[in-house]
Amino acid sequence: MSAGILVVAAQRDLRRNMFDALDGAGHPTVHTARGVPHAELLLDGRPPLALVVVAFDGDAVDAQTCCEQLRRIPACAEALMIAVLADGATVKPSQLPDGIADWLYGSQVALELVTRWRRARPPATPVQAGPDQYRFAFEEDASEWLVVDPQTERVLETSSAVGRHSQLEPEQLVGRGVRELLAFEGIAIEHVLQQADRRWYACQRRSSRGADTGQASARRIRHGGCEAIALMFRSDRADIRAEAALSLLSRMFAPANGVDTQKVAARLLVDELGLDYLALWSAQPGEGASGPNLLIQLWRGDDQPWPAPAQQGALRQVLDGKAVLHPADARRLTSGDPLVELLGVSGFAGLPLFDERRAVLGALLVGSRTPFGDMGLVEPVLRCAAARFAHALELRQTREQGRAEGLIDALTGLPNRLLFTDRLDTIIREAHRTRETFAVLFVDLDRFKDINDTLGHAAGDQVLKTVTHRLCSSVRASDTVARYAGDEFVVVLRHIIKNDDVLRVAEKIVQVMEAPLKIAGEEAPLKVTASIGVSFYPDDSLDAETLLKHADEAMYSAKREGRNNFQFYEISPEQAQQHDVLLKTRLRHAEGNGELRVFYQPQVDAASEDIVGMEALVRWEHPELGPISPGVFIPLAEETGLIVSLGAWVLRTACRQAREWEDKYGLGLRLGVNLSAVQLMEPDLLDTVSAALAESGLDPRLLELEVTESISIKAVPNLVENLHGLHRLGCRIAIDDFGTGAASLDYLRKLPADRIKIDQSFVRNIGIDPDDEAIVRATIDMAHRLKRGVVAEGVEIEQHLKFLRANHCDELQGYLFCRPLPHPSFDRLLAERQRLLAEPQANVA
Ligand SMILES: Nc1nc2c(ncn2[C@@H]2O[C@@H]3COP(=O)(O)O[C@H]4[C@@H](O)[C@H](n5cnc6c(=O)[nH]c(N)nc65)O[C@@H]4COP(=O)(O)O[C@H]3[C@H]2O)c(=O)[nH]1
Repeated sequence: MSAGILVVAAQRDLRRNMFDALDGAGHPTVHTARGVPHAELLLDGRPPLALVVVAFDGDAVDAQTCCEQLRRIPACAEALMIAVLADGATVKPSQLPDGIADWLYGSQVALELVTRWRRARPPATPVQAGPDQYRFAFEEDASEWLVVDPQTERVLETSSAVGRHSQLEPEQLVGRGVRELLAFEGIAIEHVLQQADRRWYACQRRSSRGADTGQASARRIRHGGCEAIALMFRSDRADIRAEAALSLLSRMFAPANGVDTQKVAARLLVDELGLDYLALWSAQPGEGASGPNLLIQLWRGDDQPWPAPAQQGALRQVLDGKAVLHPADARRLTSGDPLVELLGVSGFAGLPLFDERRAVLGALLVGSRTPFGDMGLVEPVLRCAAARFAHALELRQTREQGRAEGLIDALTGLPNRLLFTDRLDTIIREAHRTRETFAVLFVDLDRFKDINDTLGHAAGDQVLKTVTHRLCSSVRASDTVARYAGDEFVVVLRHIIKNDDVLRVAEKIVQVMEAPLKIAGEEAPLKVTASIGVSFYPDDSLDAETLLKHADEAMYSAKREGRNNFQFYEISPEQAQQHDVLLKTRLRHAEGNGELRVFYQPQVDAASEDIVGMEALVRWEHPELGPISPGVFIPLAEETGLIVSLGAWVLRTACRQAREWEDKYGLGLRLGVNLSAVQLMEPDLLDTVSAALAESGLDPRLLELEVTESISIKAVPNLVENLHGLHRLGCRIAIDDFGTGAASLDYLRKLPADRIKIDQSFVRNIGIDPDDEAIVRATIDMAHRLKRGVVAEGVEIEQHLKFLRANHCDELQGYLFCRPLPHPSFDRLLAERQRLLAEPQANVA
């Protein structure tokens, strides 16, 4: 039986991360709430929770108030509480309210939350278990636990980690006074034991090896049927190392940014692990030499006449592929290796650097005058570091080879045109297989020739190097940057979900380029700008050559637009016509070939965020062209009249699936289906809709037909009659894309609509354009006056949500909640909701 967990965070992304971390750890019952009132609703009548993870994004007073309010919810009263400091939080860790068992930063959630929870939760077994089982539970944990009798202050039990650190057997620790082992700072030990409030207090752990500073916290437990106190000690050393290890690894693995990253990584390793010696060897001889090549050597000590590599036994062993690990006493264990002798180190390790095929590329040797601390931590860090050095070494060797073969640009170190074209072909093959969308950016420096002519080639080279650095730091590690020619660069942005993603990167590149650039020997800084052209795979072309050609054309149109900007490729009217003719022919067969699908996007109640409906959105997956956007093929279907049969197919499919969900979940979800103007002109529209309803058995009141606002009453003569007819069938009507057409209040009055959907172009500008905000506000207000419901489309970020909620919008739809999903995924979403609702029973069971 497991008690539930509550996650509270106002920021959706953070809430999602917290949920994913705990859910991923296999906990079946994780509730998520935006704030205390939401938590109250969720937890009403639920049994006590095991854990509350609460994110703070304000000051100390906010945190205190939030904690107090949470504790007033019966299910949270006794729960273990962990704080997450969100971006923007001004509360400091030391100001956190009482009763917080542990805390971490928002950025640590994915990696650390579950570990912290496991570490902070009281050991479950000891409550009723006998001492032996108690010890067993402790054996599994690397943390240092002491169970103490609060009356005598004597140790009853310890975890094996305490024994390891104090170099005493756990049996030898039992019966000792706790003051012999722990010395608190600034608080009397009797207070700590009395309060047992799970707070962390500064403390020293004493052992025969001296004192180790850290923190300890106390909590009440039962031991052998009696009340006892469990004290947990966290060594600063271990703690700093754990924290440092994480940040160290993330910094070591950060993308290259022009500096000698190997050296930086090596120094980080030395500093953060407290090492005295580090050497990085390449197995390949250096120029004109034989034997391994020393790439980096760091030593905290006087310069030495270093022994030759051939004499270093440990190095030879590592280059033969064998790891050497001596946490302590290395001089004895390496049987007189001259290097270890010379260094006089106690902890020593050597790790081979392997390539993907397990061939040895080099060696990493490290040493420390004191024994290595917690090997459970040091060893994985060293192994990760070795993997990182191996990767860099492999890259370096490939580059050297590439340079020798003329594939790498010597000035910038980027792939040159030849290598890039080869890579682009590989990317296209992969994208075809995985149906990925990617973008090609052609980046051309504006007036670079002037710089070369006036300031000379050395200045020009410096500009190109800086531009390389700026480009590389504007994209992700998985993207590709190459030097195409002189002042032309190409960038491939992988895994694009929407064009906006590319837009942001292109904007960023334009901006970073503008930053003033200092040239050695020149007084005034230079301003270098770039013009960028963008083409997309597969929309603009399926082959590398054409994609580059289109990006290049778009780059020229950016130059024409006055430089220092970017343009997306747009096909010419003639090409567009040819393209459309081809697509129209293919579209004719799409339905028959089973290439159409219906996706569903949830619509949620703005207050509760619970699902209230879904919009059916058609998708066309062409076997060769890949996914084609409805924005492209719906207009073609309308032009050709194919929309009539396509629309009827969507209607039938969606009604059938909605009915299935209704039977399975009984949620009364509304189904929105788009009707195009062409369908509205069809004399037998009502028959088509009635047939879809009759065939599926869907309650007509659950079907809402979405009619775009841009349809004019004049252009669709029987529009109003048709809509009335649909109403008579029992269906509802929504006006889609509201605000984009020429609708007037009068128009709206004439249409028998039940709901208005605010177009996403307005929603997107919330927080950006006050005029659009005013339109959104007025639309909601007007709709409510006319007694119509309002749905906002394209809700993407928390700010949109806040604004729409504050302005009383009824329902919301957008990526913030969910992208359109295929039938099986939507089904899983509903099943998950069902499971969460059924939880009270599960908790009680
Ligand atoms: N940027 C952004 N976009 C969001 C967000 N949330 C939803 N969307 C997208 O916005 C569109 C909403 O549908 P629509 O306005 O009816 O606009 C639809 C609709 O006019 C038309 N369409 C789609 N399916 C059908 C259909 O079965 N019949 C007809 N006649 N038209 C359809 O194609 C249009 C485009 O459809 P989709 O590409 O599926 O695009 C969908 C949806 O994927 C968000 O947070 N951010």
